[in-house]
Formats: sequence, C-alpha cells, structure tokens
Amino acid sequence: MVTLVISEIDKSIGPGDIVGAFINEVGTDSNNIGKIRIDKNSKKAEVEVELASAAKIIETMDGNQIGGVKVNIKAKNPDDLVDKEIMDYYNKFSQLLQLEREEEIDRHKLEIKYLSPSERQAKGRAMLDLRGKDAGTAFGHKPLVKFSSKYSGKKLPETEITTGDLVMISLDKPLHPNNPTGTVAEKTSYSITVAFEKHPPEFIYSKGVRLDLFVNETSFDRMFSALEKVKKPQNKVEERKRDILLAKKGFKNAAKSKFQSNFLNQSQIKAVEHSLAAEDFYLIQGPPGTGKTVTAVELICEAVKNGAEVLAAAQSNTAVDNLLELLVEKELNVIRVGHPIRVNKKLRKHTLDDRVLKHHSYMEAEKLRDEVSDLINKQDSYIYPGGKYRRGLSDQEIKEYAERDIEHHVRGISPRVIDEMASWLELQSKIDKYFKQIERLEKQAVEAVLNKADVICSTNITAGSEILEDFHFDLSVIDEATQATQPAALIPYFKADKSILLGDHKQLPPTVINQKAAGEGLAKSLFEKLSELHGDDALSSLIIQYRMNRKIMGFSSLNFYNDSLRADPSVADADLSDLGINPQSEKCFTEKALKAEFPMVFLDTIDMEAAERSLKASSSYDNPVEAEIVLDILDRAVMLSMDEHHIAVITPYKDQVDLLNQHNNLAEIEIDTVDAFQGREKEMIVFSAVRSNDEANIGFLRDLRRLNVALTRAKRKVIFIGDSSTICEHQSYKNLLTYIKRVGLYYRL
Ligand SMILES: Nc1ncnc2c1ncn2[C@@H]1O[C@H](COP(=O)(O)OP(=O)(O)OP(=O)(O)O)[C@@H](O)[C@H]1O
Repeated sequence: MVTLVISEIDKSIGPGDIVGAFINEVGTDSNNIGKIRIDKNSKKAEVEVELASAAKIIETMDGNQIGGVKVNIKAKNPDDLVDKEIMDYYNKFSQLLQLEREEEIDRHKLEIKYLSPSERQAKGRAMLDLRGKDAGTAFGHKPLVKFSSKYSGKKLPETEITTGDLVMISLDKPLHPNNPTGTVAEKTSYSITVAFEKHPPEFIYSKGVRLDLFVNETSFDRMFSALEKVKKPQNKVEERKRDILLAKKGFKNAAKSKFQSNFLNQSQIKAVEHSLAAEDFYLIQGPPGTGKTVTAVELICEAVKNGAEVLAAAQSNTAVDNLLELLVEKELNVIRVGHPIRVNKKLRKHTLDDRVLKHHSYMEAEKLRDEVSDLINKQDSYIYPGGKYRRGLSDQEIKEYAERDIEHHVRGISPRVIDEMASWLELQSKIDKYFKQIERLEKQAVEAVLNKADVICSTNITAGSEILEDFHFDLSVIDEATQATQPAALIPYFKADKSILLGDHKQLPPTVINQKAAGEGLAKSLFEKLSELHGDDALSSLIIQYRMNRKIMGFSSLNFYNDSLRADPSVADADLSDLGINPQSEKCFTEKALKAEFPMVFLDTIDMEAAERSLKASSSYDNPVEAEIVLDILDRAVMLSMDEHHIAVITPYKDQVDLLNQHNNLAEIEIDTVDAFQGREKEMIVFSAVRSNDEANIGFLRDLRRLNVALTRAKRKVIFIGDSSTICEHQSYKNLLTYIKRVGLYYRL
C-alpha cells in the first residue's frame, strides 16, 4: 500500500467524497482503496491505496477538484511509488556502495597509522609541511583555506588528491578524531584550497600541517547519482535502459547491419555487425588478446561514419589511454576528458585541458586573468574588511561611510580604515566581475572543444563529471567492462542511447575492497548481469587471439574457454628465438628456463627453504627466495641481450612487488601485481606465486580468474615460480603443473 497525501481539502469533505472521486474520475477499483484519515485542522487527508493505482490517481487528481475544491495529491514517501524490484536494486547497491565507502575510509585510517608520513606522501595520498591561509568563503559561506608549502615558492608534491576529494587536516596527530575534514575546492601546482563545513581549528594555520586523502568522495557521489537514475530516470532513454538492466525490457535488434573490414576477422566483424544492429545494448566477450579493443575501435569508427556521437569509456585510465591511442591513429577528432596527470604523457595533447588551452576564448580569459591579478595585488595594499576591522559593519555601510567622507570614528573604526576597507570592497566587486567573465569564456572554450569532438574518451567515473553533464551520446562503448562495478558502469551506460560493453568475465572482476559488499554483488559487473539476464542473443564471442604462442594459450583455453580459443598463425609458434634469445648451454637453471623451445616453464621451489612471509601490519605476503630466483632470471635474460622492455614480473602480492622493486636494478623491467597488469602484454612474463606454507593456503590465488590473467600476458614465454607442495594442493594448479610438464619445462630447483 502507498499512502497518498491530499492537501488543501475543504472542511466539508469526507471519506466518501474522496473514494467517489477516485472511482469516478480515475476509475480506481474500490478494492484498491484502503484506510482514509482526515485532519481538518491541517486541511489534509491521508489515503492508503494499492501501488497499482497510486500513480494514476496522482496523475489524474493532482490539481483537480474533490467536492468542488482544487486539491494537491502526492505520495507521502515518493519512493513508495517506485516498483519494488527497482527499489530492491537501488537499495541493495546503495547499501553495498556505502559499505565500500566506509571500508575505504577504514583503509586510509590503517595506512595513516602504519605508514610513516613520508611513505604515505610518496604513495600520493598525503601532503606534508603545509601551511594554511584564509581564502574567504565559497558555496554558501563555507570557509575556504588555501594550503601551500611552508617553504615559500615550493611546488606541492604530485598526489592522487583532486578536486572534490574529502581530505583531513592534522598537525602531528593524523588520526585524532577532532581533526577537521573538508572538500578540495581547487588545486594548482602550488596550492590546494579546501572548503570546510564550519570554521576549522586554529592549528591549521600553523606551519607544518599535513593533509591526507580521506576518501575519494567524488567517485562515490557519481556512482550514487547513477543509482538515482535507476530509481528515477530523468528521461525516456534512462527509463528504457533501466528497464533493460532489470529485464523489464528484452534484448532487441533494430535492423540488420552489414559491415566490412580488411583488418578484422570474421568473429570480430560479426560482433561489430551485431553491435550496430542492436537497439539498446550489446555485449562482446573476448578472451585475452582476441582484439576486444581493436574491435571497439572499428565499431566506433563505423558509428562516427554513420553520424553518431560517441563516448568511449573504461574503468582504468590505462584502458582509456589504450582506446584513445588507437582512435587517434584512425584520425578521428578524439578528446580525452580527465586529469592530464593521469593520462599517458605522449597522449596529453589530446586531453580536453590541452585543447582548451589553445582555444581563442581561453586565451582571452588568460589575458583577463593577468589583468585581474594586478587588481588582486592592488587589493592587497588595502585593509581586508575582516571581522576584527569591520566590527559588525555591513559591506554596504562601509561603502556609505566612505562615500560620505566622514571624519570621525564609527564603532571605534578610524576614517582611514573605513576608506581602505571601502577601496578593498570596490576592487572586490571589479574582481568578481572579471572572474564571471573569465568563467564564461573558459566554459565557452570547453564547450566548443567538446562539441567538435567525434569521440569523447574518459574513465567510467569521469563520464559522470560536471563537464560532461549536458552531454548525451548516441553510443557509449565500455571497454574492460567486466572490471567495473555496476554503479560505475552505469555512469557511461546511462549517458547514451545505446551501449556496447566489451569484457571477459573469466578475467579479474571489479576490485571491491569490502568483502561483504563483494560477496553480496558489488563484484558482479554490469556485463555479467546483462549477459545473465539477456543470454546469448545479446552476446558475441571473439575466438582468435593474436598474442600468445599456442602452448601458452592452451591451458587457459582448455580451463576457462571450453577449448574454444584459437591462436592466429602469426603468433601460434612465436618464441624467444624470434627475438634472438635462445641459450644453448644448460649450465644453470636460468639458461635452461630461457631456452626458446619451452614457452612455458615451471620452476618448483618444493625442495628449497622458500617460505612466504607476512610483514607486520600487512595483509600481503612476500617470498625472498622466490624474489632471488626472479632476479637471477632477469639478470640472465638481460645478459643474453634481451630487451628490458620485453619483460615483466607479475605476482599476486603487493609486498612481493615492493620487495622485488627494492632489489631490482634493471630500470625498464616492469614489476607489478597481476591485477594491475590485466589488459597488458609482454614478450616474456616471470610469475612469482609467493605462497609457500604447511597449510596449503593459497589465499587469493584461489580465484582462478587471477591465474587466467597471469598466464595470458606473455606472448612468447611464461616462467612460473612457485612451491608445488602448497599451490598444487589445489586441482587447477595441479592441472597447470601437469600441463607444463607436457608442453614445456618442469624444473625442481
Ligand atoms: N583481426 C586482427 N588481425 C591482426 N591483429 C589483430 C586482430 N585483432 C586483434 N589484433 C591484435 O591483437 C592484439 C590484442 O588486441 P587487443 O588489445 O584489442 O585485445 P584485447 O582482447 O583487448 O586484449 P586483453 O583481453 O588482454 O585486454 C593487438 O596487438 C591487436 O592489434
């Protein structure tokens, strides 16, 4: 039942009038009308009605008459009008997102507790040695404080902290509960301005304060906004796409579409054709290296050719850059929206910021900025009308006293001080006008650049930024879609009439740090949800991969893709000898492991003392013996003239990455976690499994999607280092060992 509130009713109206109006005017079934309570004093009535009748009653009767008097009708709680299934989805994901947000805050607290201040600054989540200065007020009188380095003229360190983030300010107790938190309002290379809810404590003006990232509030806000659209779509497109998300509307092909390409293979062409033909959405599933990104790019080109405005999005900045790079090669006008610092250097000239800088309206704004900065300098020579000088006088009063040229003190303020404050205020209104003009010109420049673009590229989260608020697209293409949570992917999903999602749910799912939230559905991507709801009609699979030697591909194909993957002949037999690496001697295990004839190698530490370690305050692990083995292999590979750029070391554990980085001197060899390396490839991958214990505990190696990613990054060789007595207690790893024994080299160290 939904409670409707009827307001402005006449005192003479009784329950019969209301029931009569609902039945006769709206056609409501009398069984759908429940209890009626009338409060004559407030001229209001509350009526319970069935959900099925509520919307129609409101639509017909709001502003209409009951008993000859015009009344207003609305639901007591607007959410009650929303279908239960929609509310369930909305409530569930709002709660999960909230859990994730709280977990993120807890993680920050933990990191602040255990890392030294400079370690946290090096991680890009804190700024040290700052000093605060009042910077007036903003957004409804919120006090603004501008922080800059306590060493004047020094640039601030590069951090991930950005406008909209919630930050915490402290002096020497970064976890004290009374530390103020505020929102970053503006950031430049030299200063960061924070808006507080109320006046912050005095200490923030001391030299040496510290600013910590607390939680990336902007991302959460944008995800919450996307969920709001599920509950309350703002237009027909959002409503239609919400209905698809909840399977209230089925998958539909709008038209048959023919597409030709000299580059793509048949399964890729089919995927593009289905995508072009689909009415609302389409899914392209592609195992590693099968060309999801190139297919996305061909699809985008075709859509642009047909006149579409396209948003190309992905969860990570790296994936967006990959798309951008390929789109630029196609000579499309592509604009990358997002903070330039997070964009690959060689692609920065395609960022919105860079393009805007060159726009004539922006250049005009710059000139005005110079002029206004002269005014600001001049303003500094007058007394700022702060509380202690103005003593309760309003701006208007100060101006009036100054105009009247009074010669006596007012509230104890001398005429000179009044004159100075008036001059300050006069300049301030000029400055305000300048800034309005500057803002208008800058906005013009941004809109002009964006309007001219064929394709706009951004991360899923940035697709929800204010800059793109007024933009709606014909098509959004979401690459890496299996790595985005539903609330994140819904951002680009709702921004276009049609969405194409590309991904592989056999690779790693979205990163969710709160285990409860992950278990209850936050780790399930929109791609997976749509594929479960709409089945095979809405999905194409790519099957030819262009990355791996067939033996590297084999295990993954058998175990994750029903043996459906095929290696393109151009890569099927690729090995290290093509790069001139093929040691003949077998003097040491490193040379043997690097032999070209073994595309897969398992180096087993079962006979060694190679136990894992877990450091205090860390939920991660490292393994020093495995690290030494890795470094030996790297040294040998480079000694054999292998290019450092062709090698990467990946491992599930961050602590192992850190340990390896501490000891590795080969600067161009990338060392990272498996999760961070998803979507990437190298000629050779060295993998360190780390786990070695008596309990056969393999931690999150148990998620086989991580194994799948780890094994599918290499083109010509994978060297897997691990303790079989721990990891091979698990069937899939036992299978891997058997497989490598069959197709490659198994070696007990
Ligand atoms: N039809 C094709 N002909 C030749 N090369 C291709 C073809 N399709 C893809 N490739 C090549 O295969 C490689 C992998 O393609 P891409 O990065 O698009 O794959 P992906 O499916 O996105 O990979 P991942 O799952 O690892 O992200 C690229 O070098 C690409 O140029």
